Amino acid sequence: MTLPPDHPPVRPPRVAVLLVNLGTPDAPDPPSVRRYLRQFLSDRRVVEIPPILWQPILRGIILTTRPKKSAHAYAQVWTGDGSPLAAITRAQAAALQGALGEGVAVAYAMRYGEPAIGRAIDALTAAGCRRILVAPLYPQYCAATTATVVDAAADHLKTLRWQPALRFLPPYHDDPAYLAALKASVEAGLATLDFIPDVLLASFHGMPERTLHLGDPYHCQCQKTARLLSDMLGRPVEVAFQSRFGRAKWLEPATDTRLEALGAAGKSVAVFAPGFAADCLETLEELAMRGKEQFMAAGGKQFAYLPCLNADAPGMAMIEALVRRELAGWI
Ligand SMILES: C=CC1=C(C)c2cc3[nH]c(cc4nc(cc5[nH]c(cc1n2)c(C)c5CCC(=O)O)C(CCC(=O)O)=C4C)c(C)c3C=C
Ligand SMILES: [Fe+2]
Ligand SMILES: [Fe+2]
Repeated sequence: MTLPPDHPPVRPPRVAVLLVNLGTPDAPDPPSVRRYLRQFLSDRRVVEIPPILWQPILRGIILTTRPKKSAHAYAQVWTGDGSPLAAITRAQAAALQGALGEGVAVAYAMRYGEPAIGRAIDALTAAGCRRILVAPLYPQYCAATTATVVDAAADHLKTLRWQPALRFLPPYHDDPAYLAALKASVEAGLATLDFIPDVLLASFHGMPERTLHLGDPYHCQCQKTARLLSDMLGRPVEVAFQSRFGRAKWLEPATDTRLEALGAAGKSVAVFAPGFAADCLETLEELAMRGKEQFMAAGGKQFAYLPCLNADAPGMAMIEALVRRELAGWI
């Protein structure tokens, strides 16, 4: 049956994209950091120790000592727009909205802290969106990151009578759009330097080593990203894992250990963090500030930190391409 010529266009149910990143404190002060860490480190996918053992350690030791130290670190990278992770994620959502146009609503959420995933889903459904593509901005799949986003969205759906349809952006560690964005971004970063680094070091967030033996593909996906990127750049890319936490053995080599060794060997280095969609505490403070200090103190020649994809053109072209592909059939 065809509609009469004067019939208004029948629009498909409104479609939305929800960009999700890890989350960050509301302010660089110990109470805000404590609130954020309590939620983050209570997630059983992040710390896989039975709660009966872990919660007393978390509440009795970690949350009484770490917030002060971390708040000091956050204060060093805080911007006029708030935490860099929040400001950049907001900018990514605004840029994606501009690229996709009116037909698709774009929002962002944080897995820990605000805006929470459940609240963002509610806001989108209230605006009439019945189809939502949830896009965890983690190129490499990890149960501690990607899977917890899916958990949170699914937990929220359990509370709804009228559920929207959800899709999830798959990990994109070997996607040509991601590799092309990394190549463009690294080459642009290197072009701004007044030296050619001896070593190009890709620093990924670390994980306990046992997660690799339990079958988490994270380690392998990090290695694959670096290998494919190295082929495209035509030069070696070294891999290291940063941000060790706790006493268990974490993935190796550790970024800080490698930086010290490279410094002691008198090398020059350019460090970048391909696993982070946005610059944040772990890149700006841990790599660009502390990493540089360690490297130079050990005797290193020259150090550069190359920014993440952020809301710059190569990264936004990648996000748009990945999202458009997943929206096929919806728009
Ligand atoms: C057991 C502890 C942790 C695991 C496992 C972990 C995995 C993991 N984290 C990211 C990305 C980010 N982590 C960030 C901060 C951060 N991470 C941990 C601990 C674990 N992360 C802590 C305690 C913190 C807070 C800061 C601190 O106190 O040191 C951030 C930055 C957030 C920000 O506000 O800027 C990101 C991003 C990944 C990708 C990952 C596993 C692959
Ligand atoms: Fe982390
Ligand atoms: Fe850190």
